[in-house]
Amino acid sequence: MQLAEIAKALKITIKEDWENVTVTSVSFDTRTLRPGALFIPLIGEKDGHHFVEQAIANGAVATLWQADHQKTTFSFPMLEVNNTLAALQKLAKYYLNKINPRVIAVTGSNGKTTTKDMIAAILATSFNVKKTQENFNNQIGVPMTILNIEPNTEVLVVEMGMDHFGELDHLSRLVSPDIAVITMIGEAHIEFFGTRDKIADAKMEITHGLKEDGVLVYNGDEPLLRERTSRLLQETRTFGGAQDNDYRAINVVSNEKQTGFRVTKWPELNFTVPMIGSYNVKNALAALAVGDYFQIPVKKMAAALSNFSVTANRTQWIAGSQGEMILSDVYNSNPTAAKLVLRAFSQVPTAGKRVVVLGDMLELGSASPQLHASLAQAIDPQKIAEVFLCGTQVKALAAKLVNKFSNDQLHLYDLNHQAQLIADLKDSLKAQDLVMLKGSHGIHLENVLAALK
Ligand SMILES: CC(=O)N[C@H]1[C@@H](OP(=O)(O)OP(=O)(O)OC[C@H]2O[C@@H](n3ccc(=O)[nH]c3=O)[C@H](O)[C@@H]2O)O[C@H](CO)[C@@H](O)[C@@H]1O[C@H](C)C(=O)N[C@@H](C)C(=O)N[C@H](CCC(=O)N[C@@H](CCC[C@@H](N)C(=O)O)C(=O)O)C(=O)O
Ligand SMILES: Nc1ncnc2c1ncn2[C@@H]1O[C@H](COP(=O)(O)OP(=O)(O)OP(=O)(O)O)[C@@H](O)[C@H]1O
Ligand SMILES: C[C@@H](N)C(=O)N[C@H](C)C(=O)O
Repeated sequence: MQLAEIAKALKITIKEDWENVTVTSVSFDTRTLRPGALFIPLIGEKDGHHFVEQAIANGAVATLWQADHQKTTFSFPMLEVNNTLAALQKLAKYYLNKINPRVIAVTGSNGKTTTKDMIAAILATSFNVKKTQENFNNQIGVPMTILNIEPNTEVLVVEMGMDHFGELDHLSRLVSPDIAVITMIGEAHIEFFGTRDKIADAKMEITHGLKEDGVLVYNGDEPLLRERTSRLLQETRTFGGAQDNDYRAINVVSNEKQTGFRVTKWPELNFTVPMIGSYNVKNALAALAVGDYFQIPVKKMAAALSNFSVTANRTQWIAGSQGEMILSDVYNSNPTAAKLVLRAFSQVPTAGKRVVVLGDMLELGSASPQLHASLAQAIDPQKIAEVFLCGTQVKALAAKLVNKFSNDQLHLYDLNHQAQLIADLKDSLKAQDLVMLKGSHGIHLENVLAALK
């Protein structure tokens, strides 16, 4: 795209001799910037404006500049805007309207990334599909996802995260989805909401930009969603285990490698997903509902689900260096997700022992001690041989486990003793053992995973 077009999109004027400068990508970070980029200095803990010269040195051909920052005389194109983040989002909106793909927006307390990957796998059987990469799901990540799609993209599957009211409203109006998906309502980020009711209110914001002829696909087993969708103007389709769902799973069977199920809409067909956990069946049902809306043949959908690959560190089996198998679920954590994956992990057959490593679950507010303690109900000493806890909030869980596990089975480490946790964990693990890792992003259990691989 040329700067003349970018200026038009941003409704600003630029010098005539900049107009034909061609931009081949957009970047907010000099550490990942590619030559030919438009640099967008964002303001976080540091101010991105301090990195403009570095951006140009790394090959950027132009930069935005926020008007409230002191002017600097640079000899390269600088496009002045009122707010660089707002400009990033405005540019993304312009580009999305220009490419004009069908848009599926996915949110929910848990399952966003997995469901996004499943939907993309199903739709890729028939369309040129682009999807959110990694976890780029917020006010910065969504516009960056949009600006990275190719001109021939037919369908965009975009993940939307939030932890405050108003964020999904903004993102939904930015992308104007054809289909909105709400996977479930848990307790993620409840610190900023207080109740699951309010989390459900915030999640429903994803319908604020939904096209009039659009569809909301949601978890019909969640009463908080059912009661909020009755007033929706758009069509709805439900998925879940209860009988009144449009897409209902039955005969769910999970083993250590995959989960099988049937769907009442297609009783003759067996479906599988290459992941453990009954919750992934619900993610698959949401994806099937979207594929069915696009009239993808059901056998094509089943094949796509059976060998799709999920973004790393979501219920992912990885071989350990001592012959153990690691179930990595380290990207993030919250109570509903942690209990579900603990229960799934406890059912996985093994000739060795099962070990769990649990990090703090952050952003749970005043309910944090009770929510951490509640994980004890999913940790059965008959199934789990050893427990390693990392953080401060997990102390409430440790207090519940002390009368179920002996001192050499239950270990507690604070955040700056992860090295000791790794050493003790390595001492304990033997070939054929299974070890599960789960904790909030901020606990960085990926460091433990890296040490075990
Ligand atoms: C603000 C920012 O861009 N931060 C990114 C930056 O982190 P860093 O700590 O370096 O930023 P600073 O604020 O210190 O620097 C300011 C800017 O200067 C740039 N810069 C800095 C140093 C340098 O050498 N060169 C530079 O150009 C810098 O890039 C800043 O722009 O860099 C990190 C590494 O690249 C980025 O990870 C960081 O990006 C932030 C975290 C971000 O939001 N990135 C999005 C693309 C994104 O989607 N990240 C997701 C995580 C999203 C998330 O947390 N989702 C939540 C739900 C949504 C919450 C909602 N409240 C919201 O955040 O909107 C979830 O629960 O899933 C990801 O990568 O996982
Ligand atoms: N439908 C679901 N219900 C409950 N828990 C789920 C569900 N799907 C996934 N999980 C759990 O949540 C973890 C994260 O899955 P995923 O990354 O798909 O969710 P997410 O919503 O993108 O998470 P985050 O917001 O933390 O990025 C999984 O590894 C699993 O433990
Ligand atoms: C970034 C924020 N929304 C988030 O995901 N926080 C989790 C709990 C974390 O960073 O650990």
